[in-house]
Amino acid sequence: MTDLLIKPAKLKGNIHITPSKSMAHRAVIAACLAVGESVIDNIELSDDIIATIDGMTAFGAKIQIEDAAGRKRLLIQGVKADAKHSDRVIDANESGSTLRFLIPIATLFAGETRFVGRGKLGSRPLDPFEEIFNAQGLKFEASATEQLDLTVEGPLRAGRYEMAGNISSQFITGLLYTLPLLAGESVIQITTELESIGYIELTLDVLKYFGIGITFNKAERQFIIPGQQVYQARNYTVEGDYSQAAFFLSAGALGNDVTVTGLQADSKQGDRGITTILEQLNAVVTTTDREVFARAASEGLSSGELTVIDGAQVPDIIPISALVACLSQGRTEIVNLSRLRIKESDRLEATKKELRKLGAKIEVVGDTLQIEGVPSLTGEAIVWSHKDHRMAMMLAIASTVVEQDIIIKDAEYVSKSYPTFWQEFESLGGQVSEWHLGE
Ligand SMILES: O=C(O)C1=C[C@@H](OP(=O)(O)O)[C@@H](O)[C@H](O)C1
Ligand SMILES: C=C(OP(=O)(O)O)C(=O)O
Repeated sequence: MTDLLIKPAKLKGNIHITPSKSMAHRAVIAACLAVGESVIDNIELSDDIIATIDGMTAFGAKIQIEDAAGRKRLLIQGVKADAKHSDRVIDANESGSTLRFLIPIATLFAGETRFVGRGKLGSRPLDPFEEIFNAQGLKFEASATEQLDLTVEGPLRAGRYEMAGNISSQFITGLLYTLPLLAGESVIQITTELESIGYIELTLDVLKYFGIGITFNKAERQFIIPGQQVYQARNYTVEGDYSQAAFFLSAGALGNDVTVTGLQADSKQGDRGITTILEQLNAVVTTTDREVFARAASEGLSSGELTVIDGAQVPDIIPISALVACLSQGRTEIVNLSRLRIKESDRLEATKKELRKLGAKIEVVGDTLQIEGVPSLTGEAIVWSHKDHRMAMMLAIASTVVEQDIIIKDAEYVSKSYPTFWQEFESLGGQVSEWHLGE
């Protein structure tokens, strides 16, 4: 385990943001399902993306990693879903996206697929899939152990699927990748509010790029999926990650002189919503076609009498948004946060717990964070990532506004999505050194 001592220091400089994990997952999977060669350019080999690469390789895709002009790209020979019988084991590590995208895809390939994983992945929900597999009499055998150990076997049938849209959008994405390859037409009817909808739209966008057409009736919350479709091999460049940029844009709003490059101004990523959230807290966000940066308005960050922030569509940027709200004068309520409890940690409790250690006035009330802004943060020295990459990165940014040294326990968990985060943080002036808490 790696614990890091961080001395108070302001960040200054430009950061070329890491490629989008969500878009990389989608492009790699689509390319692997397309017979022929695709090139996926601008890839970050995070733990989660490696899990997806390994998973698709287990189905028979050939993936070569290349260094090209300081970036990584993948040369992919896709594979036709075939009846050639072979069992396989896929280590999803801690990646919920990998697991939930690949479970339905596994049913396209004859034989059993055993998924294993670690950390909280074994306790994150899979019920929507279990119900579908059971209803179709298909194998869906999960071990009773805490660690993920699940064996599935197809084939899924084309037809009507009903699914909740407020547990995880990833279940829907997994079906959207799989059903177009079946013989007949399918319909997915969402039976609740549809949350994390930006990720669904990302899925539809990437599928369309790779030749798969799906009709999404947003008002009816229904997807119409023609069968017998064929993925087309394509070259694709992954754009910069707004979920990761959120940490550095928020740092800018908190008084750090940081500018982010590599983001698409017209990105379809849902976490571009960080710019709206920061503006709600009285920051000024500047977006050009080359860079994005945020600064507090001259009168300082403020949520006024009360600012309400809706987290239903942007769960990943809530921990960092909560940090900014804790330093914004006035009251902030961040609502619709139930899904934060089923990520790599219970992010609702973890965010409250760690920010309160640093002197923030923050409460969890139901599925809401209630925050009273304070002028500055100071408090306990030891904070914990809860072994969650987004908590570790939020606490790193918190260190730039805390008036004392802090130690972040289990700081290495950033590798799940951003293995170069600490090098980037230091390159911007972060004062980081290893610390041994001895636990
Ligand atoms: O589809 C995706 O790429 C993701 C969907 C989101 O999950 P939920 O849909 O479960 O909110 C998000 O938390 C996750 O980091 C990535
Ligand atoms: C929850 C996340 O990813 P996943 O669901 O893919 O594990 C995340 O990146 O914050």
